[in-house]
Amino acid sequence: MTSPHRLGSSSPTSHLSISTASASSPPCSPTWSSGPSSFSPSSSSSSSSPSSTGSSYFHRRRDHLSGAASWGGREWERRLRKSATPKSLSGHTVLVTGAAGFVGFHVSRTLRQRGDRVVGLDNFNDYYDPGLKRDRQNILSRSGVFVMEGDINDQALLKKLFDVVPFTHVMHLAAQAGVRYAMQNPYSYVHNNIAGFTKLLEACKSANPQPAIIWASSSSVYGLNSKVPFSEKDRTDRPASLYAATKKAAEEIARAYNHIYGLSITGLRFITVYGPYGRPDMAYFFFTKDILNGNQITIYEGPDHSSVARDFTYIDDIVEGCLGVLDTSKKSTGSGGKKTVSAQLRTFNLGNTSPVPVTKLVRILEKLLKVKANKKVLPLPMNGDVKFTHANIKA
Ligand SMILES: O=C(O)[C@H]1O[C@H](OP(=O)(O)OP(=O)(O)OC[C@H]2O[C@@H](n3ccc(=O)[nH]c3=O)[C@H](O)[C@@H]2O)[C@H](O)[C@@H](O)[C@@H]1O
Repeated sequence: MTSPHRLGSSSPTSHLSISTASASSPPCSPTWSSGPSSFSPSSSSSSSSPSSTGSSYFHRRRDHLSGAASWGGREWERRLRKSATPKSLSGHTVLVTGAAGFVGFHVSRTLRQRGDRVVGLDNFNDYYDPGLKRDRQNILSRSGVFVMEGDINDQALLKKLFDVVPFTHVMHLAAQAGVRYAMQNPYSYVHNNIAGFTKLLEACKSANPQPAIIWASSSSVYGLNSKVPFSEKDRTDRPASLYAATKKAAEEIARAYNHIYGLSITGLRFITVYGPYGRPDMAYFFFTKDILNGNQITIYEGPDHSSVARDFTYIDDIVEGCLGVLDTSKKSTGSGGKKTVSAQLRTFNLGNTSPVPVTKLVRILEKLLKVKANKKVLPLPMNGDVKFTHANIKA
């Protein structure tokens, strides 16, 4: 692809697209910390801590904590059926979880544009400003995609969805993202990335037809490995963060469901995805905000002042990878909760293969913003960050 927005040596112009608004949408207003160079999850989640008990570690959702159902009823079912109604008999019928999230939004929009039938599901939690998620939902709605409010942990909702719509594929992109936030709110990672994923697989295994599943793992599963570039065959048993551990656990859970129930499953190891409508918790996003506001930013460095680098991957490339994988997915082989023959099981890296030092990212931002950043250099936190990522995508 020849997007002008790419970062890294494969980029023709080596600059970032940092816009979060487009002509078709009002500008979003992400939540930023009042302090320098960081991101703070908004409102209720900021009260979360490792010592949280009860439900306080779940992000707030508009209806879920009050117990009121936010789905169901005739109008809901009408919109669901309409969103899944074929424009033509070809194409796929796809449930996209996390459809109001960064990657889910772009994947849903592209699927719909090319004629697939898409239904979105998102819990609209406030890990970052839900207003940005509503903006994405509104844009999808205008293109004919219904993004319903609901949670992958809601088993009754999942059962109902698969009863009403014969999904051919599930694109599972709902997750608790963010590497460093796992120190503050570990339970959210277990709740979403392990428990929620298992509930989704349970629903898929019982559905008739069983859908093929494509889901978002992470490059963080390579953890403390020093071999580069990362190959899908490399070991993934040394996670450096709880986030990575939950993604690794989910990969093994997927393997078990594939083996036992004949679910066709493909896991995608995304690498630091950036682009329009991106996540406000990511460094490129809050660095931009802090530089513009004159706040200090913190740049991490490795031992002996070595650079920390990421294989920053542009969203269009991720979307292309997701759709390619969807189109080559084979059908699940189970029925009535039992498998007949072995089903497809795949794992792919989705990266740019061209790592960029964070110091260079900051230089690019300074050039584009025409503002000198107020920088503080600190040692890379030993609480989960890794020094570099670099994908091998030859598989
Ligand atoms: O590739 C992945 O697996 C992961 O990529 C990102 O995680 P990360 O690469 O840590 O992305 P950022 O938080 O945007 O950090 C980018 C780089 O900036 C550095 N950084 C971050 C924050 C900061 O204040 N200073 C700083 O130098 C980090 O060490 C990192 O090298 C996503 O946030 C994860 O959800 C995803 O799974």
